[in-house]
Amino acid sequence: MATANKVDLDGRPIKPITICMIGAGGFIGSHLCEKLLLETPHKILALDVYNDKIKHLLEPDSLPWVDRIQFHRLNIKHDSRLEGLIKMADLTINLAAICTPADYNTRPLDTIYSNFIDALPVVKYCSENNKRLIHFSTCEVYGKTIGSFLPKDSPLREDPAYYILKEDASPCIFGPIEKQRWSYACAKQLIERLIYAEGAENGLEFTIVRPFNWIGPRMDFIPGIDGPSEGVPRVLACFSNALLRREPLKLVDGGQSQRTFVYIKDAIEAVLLMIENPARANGHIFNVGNPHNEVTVRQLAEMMTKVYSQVSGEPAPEVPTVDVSSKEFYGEGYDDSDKRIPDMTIINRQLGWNPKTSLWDLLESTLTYQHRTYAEAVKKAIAKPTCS
Ligand SMILES: NC(=O)c1ccc[n+]([C@@H]2O[C@H](COP(=O)([O-])OP(=O)(O)OC[C@H]3O[C@@H](n4cnc5c(N)ncnc54)[C@H](O)[C@@H]3O)[C@@H](O)[C@H]2O)c1
Ligand SMILES: O=c1ccn([C@@H]2O[C@H](COP(=O)(O)OP(=O)(O)O[C@H]3OC[C@@H](O)[C@H](O)[C@H]3O)[C@@H](O)[C@H]2O)c(=O)[nH]1
Repeated sequence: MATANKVDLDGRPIKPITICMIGAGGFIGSHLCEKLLLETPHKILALDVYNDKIKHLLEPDSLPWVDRIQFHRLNIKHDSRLEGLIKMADLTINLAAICTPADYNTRPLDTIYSNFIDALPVVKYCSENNKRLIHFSTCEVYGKTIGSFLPKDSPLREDPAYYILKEDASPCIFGPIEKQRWSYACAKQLIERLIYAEGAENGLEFTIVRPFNWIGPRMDFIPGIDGPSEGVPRVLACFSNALLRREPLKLVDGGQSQRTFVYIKDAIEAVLLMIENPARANGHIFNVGNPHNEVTVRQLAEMMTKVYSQVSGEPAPEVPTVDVSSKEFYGEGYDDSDKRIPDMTIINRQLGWNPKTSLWDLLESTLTYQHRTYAEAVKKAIAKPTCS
């Protein structure tokens, strides 16, 4: 429930505001809506093409927050209601994007349009109407680390200066144009630059968020259950799908890439601090991740296999993983970020935020959710005879 007399980080009372949340029906949006409705007095204009992940917040009409959330089914590519909704709100949060790597090299045009062109009117309407904007970018804007270009045995690879990713210092290093994987990162980088320029030239009040692999319940879909059978979601859902079906987890190019994973509920705390502390968040770009939760993709597969076995009570499969080439898995033009450790100096200094949840604990709660939500449906789908 909304807490009365809540104050911001500087001791000032927090006034209830109206938030226009674009992409509210997605993974991050659904958690942000939940947090805002359960713990704050703010109102939400929730915009998306889909609302399955927030249905529990919209129905029935008897829910205590019924007058604090309004869902508008619309596609921001072509809907004249967008400007009016931004004008009705104090703050716009833009989460809408194509953001699954399987699309970047196979649907590069849709990826570029979604992450750059479709975001342009949102930035323009915020700037013209003096509305604050929190825009979701990505850790992918850093691309590859400087260290990845050093010889394999170089001692400099151990030096954090060559791999820690800092908002105000690290370069953005992408591969060649034919590696279309980078279409997403490049589009996100250009929209960041445009927002920054709107701030510098026209006084737009903005905050840019760079999520570092946020994971948790409701992320993406399980192919053939609540998404297309041939669809390729992000790694958490790919590995969950394999575990549910008792199939080997596929390791792309040996699973050597490294990632840091942060629990969605920790990350949402950071977003709430940005919403409620505009004076500390405006004009900043924030890394939001957990530098302590680093693993290779292979280690992630091993850990998820152990945790899932514990959660489901089923023994781990005899062949837990299988190697697959990136060309086979993603197709032509795939490339990868080698390592992603966020520097936390700016978010610590401005908002005092730190992630709390270990990788094991976040996998335990997430895989408990996956098992509860999908195990029966997957069993039924496997048992169904396939048409010849
Ligand atoms: N989850 C992460 O770890 C992560 C990492 C880096 C960046 N991000 C960024 O955060 C944002 C949200 O990510 P997510 O993980 O919640 O993804 P998601 O795909 O679950 O959510 C995106 C939502 O936007 C909606 N959307 C897309 N295009 C739209 C349009 N034209 N009109 C209306 N709605 C539209 C989709 O229907 C979807 O519900 C994205 O911008 C993504 O690039 C996420
Ligand atoms: O089944 C799989 C799926 C993925 N992988 C690997 O696992 C790693 C992580 O893959 P994800 O699908 O989660 O996506 P990435 O971490 O590469 O990018 C993501 O991070 C930042 C966000 O902007 C996006 O949500 C997405 O681009 C990659 O190295 C990928 O090749 C596998 O080895 N097997």
